[in-house]
Amino acid sequence: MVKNMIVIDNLTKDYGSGRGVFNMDLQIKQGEVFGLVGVNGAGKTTTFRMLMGFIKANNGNAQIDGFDVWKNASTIKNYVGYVPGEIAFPDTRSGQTFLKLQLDLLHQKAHENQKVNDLIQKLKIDTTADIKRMSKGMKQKVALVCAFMTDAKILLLDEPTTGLDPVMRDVFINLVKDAKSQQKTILMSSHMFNELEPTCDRIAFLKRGKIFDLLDQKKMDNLRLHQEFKIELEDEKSYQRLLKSNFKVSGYDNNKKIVKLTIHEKEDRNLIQELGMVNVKEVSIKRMGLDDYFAEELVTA
Ligand SMILES: Nc1ncnc2c1ncn2[C@@H]1O[C@H](COP(=O)(O)OP(=O)(O)OP(=O)(O)O)[C@@H](O)[C@H]1O
Repeated sequence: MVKNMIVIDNLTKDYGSGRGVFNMDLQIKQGEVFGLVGVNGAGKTTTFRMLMGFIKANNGNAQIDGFDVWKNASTIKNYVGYVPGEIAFPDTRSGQTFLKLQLDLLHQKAHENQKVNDLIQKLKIDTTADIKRMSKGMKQKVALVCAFMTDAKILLLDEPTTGLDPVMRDVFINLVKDAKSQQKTILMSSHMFNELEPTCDRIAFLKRGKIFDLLDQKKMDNLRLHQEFKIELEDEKSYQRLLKSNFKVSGYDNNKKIVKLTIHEKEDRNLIQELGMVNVKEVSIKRMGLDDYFAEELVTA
């Protein structure tokens, strides 16, 4: 049986006025990539900070690979790769010096240097630059190297792609996939659905400090099998017929005679048949994604 690497049990940090994290329960298995989403202030960073042992929970507890995150905080830090939500580097001269310092601190073996160099190349970092003067994206890249360069079994990544350009986001996605193939366990938060979708096995939606919705593998697969058809009809009769059909109507526009239908792959044939019975002006098709799934929750959060 695959073991749980991260176990969160009734974890609570109450900052008052409904702010913080409340009664969080979660188990993340070895080799799993787990995503945390939520609007600003939902409690993502607070969760990471408790898991890193930076802040003490008011209630409940959490274990990483069997170690209590508060009582064994120093042990955990040695083998968890962590990217903080807000990066503040110490005043070292260059990125290179900083990364070397990190390697020394972690007592990493010589071969790890090769890994660091690979990461530096992949992420296109100029390590000679003064770390304090690096752009936001560059600092983020250095933080990613720190998290991914070690043999850490667990990666805690709090908004890891903040400030990265789209090309670098793709590089990041590949780093996560590589880490997963090495059986690393990853918990990451993000506002970017396009990086969660290809990487995460499960995703939790955090709302006012509570897990409001959990998208498991089955739901994720099901979502991927759905498409939204936006169909513009020629006449009122066709419009009314489609609107009253048995397909799931996800939107409509009376004036423009547009009907949006969310269709499972296996309904495609039936829809094509139905479209043969009405006068269609234009059809566009969009694959359903996490942004569609969470759209309503994001608006009402
Ligand atoms: N030290 C603190 N003292 C008081 N309130 C705090 C403290 N830290 C966080 N909070 C509050 O707790 C809530 C959760 O904050 P948190 O930083 O965890 O949110 P987040 O989901 O990471 O948000 P973002 O997406 O903006 O990074 C917010 O309302 C925040 O203002």
